[in-house]
Amino acid sequence: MEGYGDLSLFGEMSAEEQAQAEEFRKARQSERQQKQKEQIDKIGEVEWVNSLEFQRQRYLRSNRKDAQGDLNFETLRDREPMNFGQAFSRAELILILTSVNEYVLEKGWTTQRHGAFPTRDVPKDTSVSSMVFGRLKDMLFPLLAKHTGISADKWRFRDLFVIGYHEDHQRALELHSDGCLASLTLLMNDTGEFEGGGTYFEKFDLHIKQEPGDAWIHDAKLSHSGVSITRGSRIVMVAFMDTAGGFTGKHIESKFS
Ligand SMILES: O=C(O)CCC(=O)C(=O)O
Ligand SMILES: [Fe+2]
Repeated sequence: MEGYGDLSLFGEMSAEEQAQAEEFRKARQSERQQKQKEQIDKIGEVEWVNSLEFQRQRYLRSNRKDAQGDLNFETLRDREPMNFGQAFSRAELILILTSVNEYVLEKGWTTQRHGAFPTRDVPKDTSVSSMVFGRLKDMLFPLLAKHTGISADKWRFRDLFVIGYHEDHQRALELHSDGCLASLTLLMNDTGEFEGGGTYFEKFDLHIKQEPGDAWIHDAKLSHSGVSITRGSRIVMVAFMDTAGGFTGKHIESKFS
């Protein structure tokens, strides 16, 4: 399909199939517009623009060419991960790690929390959980709002856990995407305690090596992996964030805060 410009997007489809696909796309678009119009008629323009449904749709479509003109935010959708800055000081990281260690000594690491992609991790229901949740919520949700157009009060934690990669146990996490809207990766221990590691993003062929405490946020649907460590241990806090009523409607922060 070389030389057909945008049409090459349709891959191996025949001209007839391409026309059908285009027709289908237009029908879906007009159906969506019709539904939006009904919503606006029902609740009014201001309420519609503030609604979760509108904000989610706008964000999920914000990587599309036809959405660019409508956007007044720099979208995270389909874009390179962003460093949202330092979420925890060194002293706080030590406090959290101590609490995670206590938890692990008592209950051990879990290995089956994420079905298809088992990780060696602990849920964050430790003695510092409310500090962790409070800080992340106050810091990340307003920044997520800035980069997604979804208001801060609509965000929830779907999950939050700590992964312990270790040279003798789990060294890496294979390529996957996360089942939420946005994900946090935050290195907790010193970079001198391991070799290798970091997070790899396939789309950009980008290998990020975090500094302890920095909150790295990425579009959850980007394919990424935990790069293998070759020595020591790498301890990472991961949070899966989504809107209230997102894909499953489930969220967890009420258990902890
Ligand atoms: O180890 C990392 O940097 C990535 C972890 C991750 O992607 C996950 O737990 O879903
Ligand atoms: Fe992930």
